[in-house]
Parts: sequence; structure tokens; C-alpha cells
Amino acid sequence: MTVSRALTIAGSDSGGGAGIQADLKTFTVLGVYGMSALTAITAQNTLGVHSIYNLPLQAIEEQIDAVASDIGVDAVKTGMLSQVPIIETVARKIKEHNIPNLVVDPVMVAKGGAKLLESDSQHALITHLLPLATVVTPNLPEAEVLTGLSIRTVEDMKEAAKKIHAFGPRYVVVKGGHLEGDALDILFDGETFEIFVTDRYETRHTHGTGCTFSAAITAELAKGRSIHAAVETAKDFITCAIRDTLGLGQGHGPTNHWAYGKSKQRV
Ligand SMILES: Nc1ncnc2c1ncn2[C@@H]1O[C@H](COP(=O)(O)OP(=O)(O)OP(=O)(O)O)[C@@H](O)[C@H]1O
Ligand SMILES: Cc1ncc(CO)c(N)n1
Repeated sequence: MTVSRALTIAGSDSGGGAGIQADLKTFTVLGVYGMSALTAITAQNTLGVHSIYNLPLQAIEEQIDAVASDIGVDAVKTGMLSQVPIIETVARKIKEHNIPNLVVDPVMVAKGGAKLLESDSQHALITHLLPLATVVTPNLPEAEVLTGLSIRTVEDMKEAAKKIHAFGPRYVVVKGGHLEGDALDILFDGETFEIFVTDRYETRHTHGTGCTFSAAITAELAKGRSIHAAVETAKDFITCAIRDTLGLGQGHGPTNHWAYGKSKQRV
């Protein structure tokens, strides 16, 4: 049996709903072997981020070296990379190990408003990481920061996708979770736009939706699926995870990472 292998390079969310915990749960449910390189430890729950401890660069490098040199990586995603030297180190290591299928989730702010990317790091993300990316998955506030545009409509989302594509990623997915109305995301390949849309579920339990969505794309790319198929599965996965809420915590609770697997078993 050969199993596909995915690596997440991201921060730890002690609450288990976002960060590497969300990524590893998603990889597992999608049948992919998950590995992690931690960039930071956060003390966090559904109410907010209490503290952030960035890890030493050497610790980040050595984790990536350890898994890439032995187990191998079919796809990698990046999440919380809060400082310029961390971004530079991660980009260098991804190049050095020739890791294919890079999904960049340009994590900037947690649901409760805590800053997970320091302001001077935005430029580093654009110059070092986006040119290596197979796909980058900004939400609307992140797309606004990356482009300087104000995004209020689907047409604005398309404009932002074009500007972000010019930074060098092969594909861009602009997520419309923060827009009103249906939950609508746009995939842009540099020429054409594809729209993925579902009903919006009224719930406050949306902690880690972005992490989970990009982890699902990573898992599917690790299996060798096309970007279209990967985004389609990721949309399905996150929709099930938001719809079948677990109701945990007093704030923005986690999504239900089991839901997609259970719905497939029922079919
Ligand atoms: N209430 C909702 N109902 C259905 N789908 C949603 C809802 N909110 C977000 N989504 C979908 O979830 C995915 C993630 O989008 P979103 O914009 O919420 O990510 P995010 O802001 O990066 O999340 P986070 O910062 O919590 O990790 C997208 O596919 C989006 O369309
Ligand atoms: C560690 C971590 N990464 C990403 C996010 C964004 O949801 C978060 N809240 N925490």
C-alpha cells in the first residue's frame, strides 16, 4: 500500500480547531498521512488567542529537514508564519527539499482579532513564498492586505485574484466566507475564473475554517488530484464541517472535522 504524505508548516492551536491540529485532523479524514513542522505555539481557545510563542528558526528548519529527508512529502501547506525570518527559512527549506504542491494559507488574523502575522511580514510573504506556491488561499481581509483593494463584491474578488496571481502563484483561491449571502469562493488560474458556491450556514462555530479548507486542498493535491478536484473536495469538506457543528466552547467554536467522512459513509 502506498499512502500519500502531507506536511503542515504552521502554528499550534491549543484549542484544536485551527492551526496544525485542524490540518492533521483534515489530512487523516481524507486518508493522507499527516506530518507537522511547528512554527509557533499559541495558547488559544474559542474565545481568543492568549499568547504566542514563536519557535527558534533552528527548530523549524530541523523539523522540515527531519521529515523531508526520511519520510518524504507529496504536498505541503503553510499556515501561521508570523515573522520575516520564519517566512524566509520556510521558503528556503521548501526550495532546498524540492517539495512539490505548496499551498499557502496567508494567515494574518485569528477569528477573535488577534494578529498572527506581524505587519512587516506581509511583504516577505509576497516576495518569498507566493512565487513558490501552487495555490494561495486568502480570505477577504487577507486579499485586501495583499492587494490594497477594498473587496465588497464578486467582481472585486476577481480583481483581487488577478493582482495576487501576478505575485507568482500558479492558482489563487479567494474565499468569500466574510462576504454576505452564499458562501462563494473563486479559483483563478491566470486566465479563467471558476466559482464554488454553497449555502451559508448561520453559526458562530467557524474557528479554523480557513486552515481546514487549505489543508483539504493540500491532502487532495498530495493524492495527485487536479486543482479543480482538490478545491471541489475542500469546499465539500468545509461545508460539512461547518454545517454539522460540534457546539464546543463559549466563543467561535471549532468545525466538525469528522462530518465529511461520516457523510461519505452514509452515501
Ligand atoms: N457560514 C458559512 N457557511 C458556509 N460556508 C462558509 C461559512 N463561512 C465560511 N465558509 C466557507 O469556509 C471556507 C473558509 O472561508 P473563510 O473565509 O471563513 O476562511 P478564513 O477567514 O480564512 O477562516 P479562519 O481565519 O477562521 O481560519 C470557504 O470555503 C468559505 O466559503
Ligand atoms: C495557530 C493558528 N493558526 C491559524 C489560525 C487562523 O484561524 C489560528 N487561529 N491559529
